[in-house]
Amino acid sequence: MPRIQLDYSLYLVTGREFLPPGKDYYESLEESLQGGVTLVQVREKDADTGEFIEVARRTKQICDKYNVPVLINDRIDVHLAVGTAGIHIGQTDCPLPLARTLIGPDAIIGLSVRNTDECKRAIEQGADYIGIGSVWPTGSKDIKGRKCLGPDGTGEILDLLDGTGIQAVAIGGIHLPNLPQLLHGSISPKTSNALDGVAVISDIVASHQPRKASEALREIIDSFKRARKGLEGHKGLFGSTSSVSGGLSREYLVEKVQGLMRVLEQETPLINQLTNKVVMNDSANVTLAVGASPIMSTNPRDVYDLSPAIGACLINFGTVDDKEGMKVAGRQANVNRKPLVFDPVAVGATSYRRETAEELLAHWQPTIIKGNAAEIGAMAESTEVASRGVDAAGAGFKDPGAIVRALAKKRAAIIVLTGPEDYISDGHTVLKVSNGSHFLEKITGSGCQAGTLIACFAAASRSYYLNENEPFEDDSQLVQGDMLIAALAGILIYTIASEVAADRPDVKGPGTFRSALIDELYNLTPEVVQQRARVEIL
Ligand SMILES: Cc1ncc(COP(=O)(O)OP(=O)(O)O)c(N)n1
Ligand SMILES: Cc1ncsc1CCOP(=O)(O)O
Repeated sequence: MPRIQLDYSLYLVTGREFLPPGKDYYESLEESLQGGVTLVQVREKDADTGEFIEVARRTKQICDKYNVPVLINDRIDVHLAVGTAGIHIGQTDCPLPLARTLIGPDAIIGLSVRNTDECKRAIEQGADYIGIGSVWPTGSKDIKGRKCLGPDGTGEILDLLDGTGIQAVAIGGIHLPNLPQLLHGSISPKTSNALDGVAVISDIVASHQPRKASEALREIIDSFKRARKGLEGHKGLFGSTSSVSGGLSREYLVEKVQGLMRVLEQETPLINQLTNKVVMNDSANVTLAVGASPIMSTNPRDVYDLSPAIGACLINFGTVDDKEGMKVAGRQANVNRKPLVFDPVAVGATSYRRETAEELLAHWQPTIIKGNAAEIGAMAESTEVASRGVDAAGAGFKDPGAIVRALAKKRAAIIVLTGPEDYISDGHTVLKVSNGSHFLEKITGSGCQAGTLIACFAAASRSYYLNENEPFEDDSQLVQGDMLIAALAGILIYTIASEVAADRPDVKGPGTFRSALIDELYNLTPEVVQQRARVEIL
C-alpha cells in the first residue's frame, strides 16, 4: 500500500528555544496551524526522552484537531511511542535503510540533503521526501561553516528528483521576503522541477503573531503552486513571462515594442528609482520624456508605502547608498508583484559591492538585471572581462549570447548586457540590438538611463498584461507581462533616440547630445522605431 501523501506546502519545524519571551509553545503551535501550517516536525535538541515524548504527544493532539500530520526529528523511539506519521533524519543519524526496517513500510521518512551526491543516495535509499538546505544562513542551527545552497543550488538538487516521485522542501533562513525568490529561483533549469514546500523554524516560531506569519507564507506558496498547476506539462523556465518563443521575428518584436510605447503614454506609470546621485536628475528626465512618472524615494518607510502604487522599481547601486531602502523597496516589489530592475553598477570592482549585491539578491528576486560586460561578468562569475571603475575593460565576451542565456537561467531573471551591441535573454531566447551612438560613451550615466527606461517599459508591459487579462489569470510568474519585450523596448527606445540625437546638426559634442537625447526620447515615434530598429534573434 502506498504511504500517505503529505502536504509539504508549509512545513513547521518546532523549536521551543526560539519562542518570543512569554509566548507559550502550544499556543504558538495552535496559532500557526490556524494560519495554514500543513505539516509539523517536532524537533527537540535539549529535551530528555520523557520530555520529548510528552511534547510530541501534546503536539500531535493539537495537530490532530487540524488534520495536520506530525513527524519526529531524529528519534525513532519517540515516533514509535507517540504514533506519529513518520520521522525526519539527517546524514549522521540512523541510516535510512535501517530506519525503514525499524519503523515499517507505512511511515514517512524524510532525509536532509546538502548536495547532489546526498540527493542521489536519498533516491537510491527510497526517501519519501528530502529537506534541502541550508538555503541561506540561519541562526537556528549550526551549519558548521558549510556553503549555503541558495535558490540555484537548490534547483540543481531538484533536477535530480524529476520523475522520482520524491517530494522536496527547502530549509534554512527562509523568511517572507526571500520566499518568492526561493520558489521561483529554484525551479530547476533543466527539468522545471520545483519545490513542494518550505520548512521553517524561526519565521513562525519566533514571531509574536505565528498565525499571521503562517498566513503570509501560505499566501505566497499557494499562489506559486496554483501557478505551477496551471503550467503542468510546460517545460520552459519562464512560462508566460516571455510570449515570444513561437513565431519570433523582427516584425513581431518591433510591433510589441511599438505597442508598449503607446501603453506608456496612456498609463503614465510611477517608477520608483533608488539610484545614484550622479545620474538622478537625468534619470528622472528620461522617465518623463518617455511618458512615465519618476519618483526617487529611498527612505525604507516611504518605499514600503509607495510600493502598491508604483508601476515598477529600479534599484541601481552606483553609489551604494540607501542599502536599507533598497532591501525594503525590492522586497515590497516582490510582495506586490511589481517588476524589479536591478542595475548592479560596478559590482565586480570591489568586494563590498559584490557582497552588497549578494545581500540584496538574498532579500529579493529581480525581474531584470542589467549591466555592462564587467558587471554581467561579475554576476556570472566569469573572469573574461574586468572592471575599470564603473566601466568594462577589454574586448568583451567571446560569446555574449551564451553568457546572458546562462545567467538568465541561473538567476531566473531577464538579463540585459549593454555595450556597442546589446544582448538580452530570458534563458531561452537571445536578442541582439545593434542601435546606438558613440556619444553614449561620452556622457555619464548612459547605462543607468537605459536601466531606467527598462523599468518604465516593464511597468508598461505589466499594465498591458493586466488590461488584457483577468487580474492574475495566469499566476505562473512573480511578475506578469512580457518582460523580455519590456527589456528590449527600453534598450531600443534609448539607443534609437541616441542615433537620432547624434544625427542632429545642432549636436556638437556630449553636452548638446545630452539635451538632444532627452528631446529625441520625447519626440520618438513608433514609426521611427520601425524604420531604425536593428534587432536580431540569435
Ligand atoms: C525538513 C527538514 N530538513 C532538514 C532538517 C535538518 O535535519 P538534520 O540534518 O538531521 O539536522 P537537525 O534538524 O537534526 O539539527 C530538518 N530537521 N527538517
Ligand atoms: C534544522 C535546519 N536544518 C538546516 S537549516 C535548519 C534551521 C532552519 O531554521 P530557520 O527556518 O529558522 O532558518
